[in-house]
Amino acid sequence: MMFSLARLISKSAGSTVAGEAKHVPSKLSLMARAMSSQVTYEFETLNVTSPEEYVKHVELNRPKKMNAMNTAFWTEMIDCFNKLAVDPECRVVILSGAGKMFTAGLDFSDNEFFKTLMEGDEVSRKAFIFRRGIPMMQESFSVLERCNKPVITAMHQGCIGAGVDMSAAADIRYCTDDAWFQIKEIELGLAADLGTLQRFPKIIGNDSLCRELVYTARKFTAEEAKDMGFVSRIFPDKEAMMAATVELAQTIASKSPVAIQGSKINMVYSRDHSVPEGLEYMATYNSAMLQSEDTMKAVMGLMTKETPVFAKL
Ligand SMILES: CCC/C=C/C=C/C(=O)SCCNC(=O)CCNC(=O)[C@H](O)C(C)(C)COP(=O)(O)OP(=O)(O)OC[C@H]1O[C@@H](n2cnc3c(N)ncnc32)[C@H](O)[C@@H]1OP(=O)(O)O
Repeated sequence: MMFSLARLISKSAGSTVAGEAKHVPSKLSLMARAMSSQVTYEFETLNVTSPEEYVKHVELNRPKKMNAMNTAFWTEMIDCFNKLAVDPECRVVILSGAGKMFTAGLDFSDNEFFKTLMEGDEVSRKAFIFRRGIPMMQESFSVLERCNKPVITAMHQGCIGAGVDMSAAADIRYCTDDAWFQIKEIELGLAADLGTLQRFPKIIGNDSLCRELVYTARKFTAEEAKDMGFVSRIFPDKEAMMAATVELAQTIASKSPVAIQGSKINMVYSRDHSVPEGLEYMATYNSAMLQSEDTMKAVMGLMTKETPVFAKL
């Protein structure tokens, strides 16, 4: 078993280098192709398209409800990002919202959701229900982080409550000039529990400001979001933002997927570990990945000034 697996992997090593005339697809790439043709993205609350090669666009798709997050949404996010994570046709993901705004956060009108949360009348039994339900909802955003492909959120107008939790789990955040953000959970009488309190302070690197925004639930503007480092670019309107986001995604998709995914894996790991632990993890990781055919192709590309073509991953 070990032997045949090793053979399969070693056979997969021979593929295209820039300018190479012939490319014999390996068993592994044929398997990947077969897998990708099976990936379908059909959801009630999400619309998934491919604006460019290797770029997937996930659009929150409940515009009439301001993309509020209902029961279907929580499970579809997990399903969608778990598929994107292994889809060889996907190297980078754009996440945006259809209609008037990015998202109004938790769906207040989702009776199914609230009924599930309120089931039972005995406190410890109810607590067990919450204890199972909250990690599931957290997972709906943690999948953005666990999906090794970079996720770029492109936000316009309101990004409220769970919208901040969600975008904080992404790699890169862009927004429009009219965007506004609100860590609103305090106003609902609860502590934000889907990642904002864990990820947001590390992103903005300003503990005092973070606590101010959490404790007051005051709205903050696009400009403030950029000043604090929550978003990296602001655009005059959604059209300009989406054009720039697709361009950024294309640039990322043109790079070695081994290098891009390896960088994300190691940045996520290092955020949650000490520098020596991060370096240790990196050394182990690259002891395998430095042997990637992508490294050779990338270096050859630099030397020959030809654009390298990387195999699917
Ligand atoms: C264990 C739980 C963990 C999860 C915690 C999550 C917490 C959070 O997400 S806190 C944030 C919750 N969200 C809100 O407080 C936003 C509430 N909505 C608004 O403030 C306004 O609607 C908004 C500013 C988003 C838009 O205002 P606008 O005047 O432009 O439009 P509206 O007429 O108010 O809304 C249009 C339709 O959208 C529906 N809608 C808006 N937000 C929600 C929502 N959160 N849930 C469900 N539906 C929402 C609104 O009802 C209108 O629908 P319709 O009446 O059918 O036209």
